[in-house]
Amino acid sequence: MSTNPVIDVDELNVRYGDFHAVKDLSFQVEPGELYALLGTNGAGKTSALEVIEGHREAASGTVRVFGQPPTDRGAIRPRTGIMLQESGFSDDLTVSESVRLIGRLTGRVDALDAVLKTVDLSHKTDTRVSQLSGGEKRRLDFATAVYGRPELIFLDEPTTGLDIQSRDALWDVVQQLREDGATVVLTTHYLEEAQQRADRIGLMHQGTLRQQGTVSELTRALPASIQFSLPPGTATPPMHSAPVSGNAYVVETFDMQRDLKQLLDWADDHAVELLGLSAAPTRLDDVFRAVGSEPATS
Ligand SMILES: Nc1ncnc2c1ncn2[C@@H]1O[C@H](COP(=O)(O)OP(=O)(O)OP(=O)(O)O)[C@@H](O)[C@H]1O
Repeated sequence: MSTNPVIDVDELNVRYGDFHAVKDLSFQVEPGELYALLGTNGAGKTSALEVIEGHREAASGTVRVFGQPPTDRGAIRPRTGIMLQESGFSDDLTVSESVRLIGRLTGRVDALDAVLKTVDLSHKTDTRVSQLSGGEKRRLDFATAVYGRPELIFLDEPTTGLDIQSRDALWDVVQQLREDGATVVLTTHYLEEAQQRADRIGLMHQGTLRQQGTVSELTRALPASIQFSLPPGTATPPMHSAPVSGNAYVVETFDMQRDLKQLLDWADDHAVELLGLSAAPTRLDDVFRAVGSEPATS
């Protein structure tokens, strides 16, 4: 860990009355990193992010953003773009007025036309927010988060409700900002996006951080799988495999190369056709399911 993380969270606790929503959460986000804070519903991600974004007070713990307390909005806001889960735009403002307003509030400047073009809203510049579709509102939200090319960008479920072209366009913009050194904090329930994009992932469940690491560090503890079906009447292969239904089999493995070779050699030797053969690495979904079924900590 560097001595100058962009975000430094130490023993953060968030409470709503008697309810303890975030429990002793500690993590750091390094410069230029894309850190995905993932978790089950109600895990405490939004609560933690609200403190880090300066929107909520912690019950206890220390949070620093660019070395400053998040409540020091004057120092942090010009350097930070935030795409919230739900936009807080005024329905009466037009698209261009909404982006300009965020620019004024945060002190960031940018070429408005160019930013609207990247999110494909050039043709909606003078349209009121109330007349935008759900996906267009999300794209406007994203435009305000990246306006002024901030050094730190929070993306809270950024692609929810977006079609595939808009998702690809959004990730292209994020990629360009990252190439310029931007740091990104992502929350999403689309695990394949996190698996593909994140440098590191923190997995929260019931208020605590249960696992943290790169995708390969998180998936290492769970087996990958080989799946196939056998023609009726074929003998069972000489390896630990569980029939899932009828003649369909799943082999769970921590050594894909060895087990796949053994299976293919056996099939060759016995002239057996392995129907629908597929070999799949461990997915983040599997880690997520395992964490989501863990019991609560006190
Ligand atoms: N204002 C509030 N008052 C009381 N409880 C709250 C409040 N906001 C959130 N909570 C509770 O705190 C817990 C954490 O909520 P939070 O929104 O931080 O979770 P999350 O990880 O973002 O969930 P999701 O993935 O469902 O958006 C939940 O049990 C939620 O019901």
